[in-house]
Amino acid sequence: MLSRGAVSGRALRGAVGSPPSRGLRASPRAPSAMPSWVIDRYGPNDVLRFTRNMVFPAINFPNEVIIKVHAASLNPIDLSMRSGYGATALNMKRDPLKLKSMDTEFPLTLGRDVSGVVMECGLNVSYFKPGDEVWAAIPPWKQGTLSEFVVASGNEVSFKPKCLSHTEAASLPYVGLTAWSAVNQVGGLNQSNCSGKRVLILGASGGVGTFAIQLVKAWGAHVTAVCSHDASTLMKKLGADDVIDYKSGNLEQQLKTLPLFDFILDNVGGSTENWALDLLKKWSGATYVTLVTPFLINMDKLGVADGMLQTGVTVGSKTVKHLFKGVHYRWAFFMPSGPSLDEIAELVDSGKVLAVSSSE
Ligand SMILES: NC(=O)C1=CN([C@@H]2O[C@H](COP(=O)(O)OP(=O)(O)OC[C@H]3O[C@@H](n4cnc5c(N)ncnc54)[C@H](OP(=O)(O)O)[C@@H]3O)[C@@H](O)[C@H]2O)C=CC1
Repeated sequence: MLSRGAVSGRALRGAVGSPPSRGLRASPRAPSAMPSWVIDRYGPNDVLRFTRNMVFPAINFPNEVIIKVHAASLNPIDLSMRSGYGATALNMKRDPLKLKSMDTEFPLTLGRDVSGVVMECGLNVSYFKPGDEVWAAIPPWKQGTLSEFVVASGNEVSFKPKCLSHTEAASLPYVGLTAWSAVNQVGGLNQSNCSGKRVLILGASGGVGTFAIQLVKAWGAHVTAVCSHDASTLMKKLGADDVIDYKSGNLEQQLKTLPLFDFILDNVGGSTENWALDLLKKWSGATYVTLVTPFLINMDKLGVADGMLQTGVTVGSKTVKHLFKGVHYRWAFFMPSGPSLDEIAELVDSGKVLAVSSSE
């Protein structure tokens, strides 16, 4: 197997900006249409439509692969996108090079997670070959995975963990990469600096939270998980040291009885950030990271330029305000990344991260 660092692997997989003509490869086996769940307008569940005639995805860039979808999954973002969340920003990114004469994003396929098998590779892809079992989280500005086939950049794809079925594997990439982005890339925690750190996870029983607990436990942290009572057994099973029921009284007061934290991951948002930063150790590099941000909502409401300006002002002023109080305040976002999925696959195959089923 080629290493990701090899020129034929990682370097060529980075060629997102290359002209499309370099990567086109006709597939002798590709059908012209495929089954998909699509939406033709934003709205409630009944906008979902099943079709057998969705256009088969094409390789437009030399570093892209076509994946035959064996399993896909849904996240809260799919429900939000179905209702129009992020349409302004995501549509702008959907066709930045104006490759297609698209008047509209519809029919739009939702679904970010995929576990499946590589069917076709662009000319510059040598890290994967047809037949490889892979998993990925496709960014929201691309057509999604509720289809028989999906196209992804090689940089977004990784070999599926061997110990998981396709169905289990499809539950992890989007939440895993979101947690990875928040904890590691934005929050700065990693295997070498996390041991003994006190980590608080708000909204710990959801997709992102259940992954984040396992990730920081694998790196040696002490984890306090906040969730409702019925999830407490699961939290303990995943490694949480303390479990706090947010429905059993004033959460802020309950958490104030505990020692201060080095890191807080907020999956809940709202008024939580008005008091949660007071739970951090001061002047010690302690960090609060929230995943609940108004970034896309600002653009939907105000347009791209004013939305970005508003976002910059909001995050900038909050960051500075909290810096003066001795703590770091950050926003985090899902980031598609094959290399990060490689690291997650290792954690899964070594038994340190489990796929959580709905029956648990
Ligand atoms: N910025 C980004 O790029 C991304 C942001 N997100 C955001 O992160 C958040 C988490 O995502 P995800 O894990 O997939 O969502 P889920 O819906 O799977 O999980 C949310 C969890 O939060 C719990 N919860 C709700 N209210 C509270 C509360 N007051 N205190 C503690 N826990 C609470 C719920 O538990 P219960 O049902 O027991 O109340 C639920 O298990 C969402 O808001 C999502 O929009 C997610 C992905 C990417």
